Amino acid sequence: MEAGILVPSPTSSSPLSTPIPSVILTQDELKKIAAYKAVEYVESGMVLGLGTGSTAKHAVDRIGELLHQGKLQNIVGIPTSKKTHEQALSVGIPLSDLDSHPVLDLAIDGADEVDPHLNLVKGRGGSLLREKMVEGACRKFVVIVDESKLVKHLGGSGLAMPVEIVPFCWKFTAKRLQDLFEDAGCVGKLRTFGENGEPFVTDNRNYIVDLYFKKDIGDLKAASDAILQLAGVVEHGMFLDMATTVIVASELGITVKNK
Ligand SMILES: O=C(CO)[C@H](O)[C@H](O)COP(=O)(O)O
Repeated sequence: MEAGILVPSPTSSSPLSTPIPSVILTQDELKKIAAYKAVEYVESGMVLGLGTGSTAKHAVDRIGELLHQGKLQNIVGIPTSKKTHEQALSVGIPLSDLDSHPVLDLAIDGADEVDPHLNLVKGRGGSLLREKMVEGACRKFVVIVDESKLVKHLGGSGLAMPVEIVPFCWKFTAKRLQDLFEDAGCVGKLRTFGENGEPFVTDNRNYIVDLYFKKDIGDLKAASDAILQLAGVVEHGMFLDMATTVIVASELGITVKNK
């Protein structure tokens, strides 16, 4: 992996070009800075994977803006969720799907965790399956994060590692997932929403079990394989060896990490 490159803030009028300010930037402003930087990788004629979440939303808005201004042309977007589908249509991005475009030029998406090898945790927004399908079909996958997403080890932040499972006997599958990582003190919780604790249902009509670890889960590839071997599991949120570039926005500027 190449060492990170610190890109000083330029001086024109885009959000990227705002000189390092003396005020503290909000997390959302940092997300926007990373997103705008990623959109610089977009060229006319590209087939683009459009990510999901509050960071990716800025990229989708920016692509729509550039299309509207005529600075980008002939873009085809492949959304990674129903939500992004709606947003992309609302900003005028022509859309298609993986059946029609099985190879994409570039995808831009956020992440929940990024480790030093550019492995990711994704899916706290619930779109991990479509994200993994679309981003796995891209020649280049640019991940956009604010610095709070950087971790030493995936699953070590104390936050959720999402696993999408079929609803059928979900407690059984959740227990088997938890047992798989007993040594790491794993607790699996069904993702719910609302006051009544209704199960969160993904775009693919599945459930999500969020795994929480007390200890390091060790070898990530082994963990991935073990999860995927369980009947009832559809996909997990570890994106191993998929990102080609990670753009990190911090108070100091933008760091671009390349595989
Ligand atoms: O994986 C995702 C959705 O499934 C998101 O990319 C991830 O949760 C990051 O979200 P945000 O940009 O809102 O912090």
